[in-house]
Amino acid sequence: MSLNQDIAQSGALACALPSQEWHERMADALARQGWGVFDDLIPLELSARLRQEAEFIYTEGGFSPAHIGRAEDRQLNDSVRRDWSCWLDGRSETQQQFLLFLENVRQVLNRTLFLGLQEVEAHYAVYEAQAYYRRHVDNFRGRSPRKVTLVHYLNPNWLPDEGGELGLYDGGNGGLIADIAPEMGRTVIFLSEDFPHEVRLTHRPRWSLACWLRTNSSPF
Ligand SMILES: O=C(O)CCC(=O)C(=O)O
Ligand SMILES: [Fe+2]
Repeated sequence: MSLNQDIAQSGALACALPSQEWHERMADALARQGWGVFDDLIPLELSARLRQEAEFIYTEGGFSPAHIGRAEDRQLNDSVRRDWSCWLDGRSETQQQFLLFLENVRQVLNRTLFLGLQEVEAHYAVYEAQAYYRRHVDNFRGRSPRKVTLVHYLNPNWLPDEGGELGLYDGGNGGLIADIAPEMGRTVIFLSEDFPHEVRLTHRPRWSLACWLRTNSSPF
């Protein structure tokens, strides 16, 4: 991504980015089991600024109801998902730092796992109380170039009775693999096509960043 290359060259980053060691632990988890959860991959200060920015943009009306499906057959469907989102475009230094983090992850995964990832995309998401996202796979009817999903959570002191967990399932036998609470600073990563997942009903507003590392867009 040329945007990230520009940022890297400008040296304008105030916040330390995760070390090479962390990137490799992530690649290792993906190679061994296809998914992983990391609690201190991203500096808390950056997570706090992301949360602050997300709330600000939301208050200003910058979020839209999330869509399902490909561009040509998008539908808003309350019975499947109820979250609001806003794509990152690098408009602030906070976003630039996060996009640079994703770019580093992209490069490490290409080097270590040869995934051929060419692009990153990320959006803020908020699930208001009583929202959820039913079980799904992150591809659009098998035509998606999304290969790796990364979710970063922005909710301090999440309590067990507040719901909102990410339920991760085995794509083969359908069994539950993990229930992951959306705790501040936590990062989940998994191979997009291999793990059906859902966001369980949340009882408290649930803030996050949902991101995908993709191969090139395919016309087929
Ligand atoms: O927020 C999460 O835990 C997962 C979100 C998700 O599955 C998606 O946006 O596709
Ligand atoms: Fe998803």
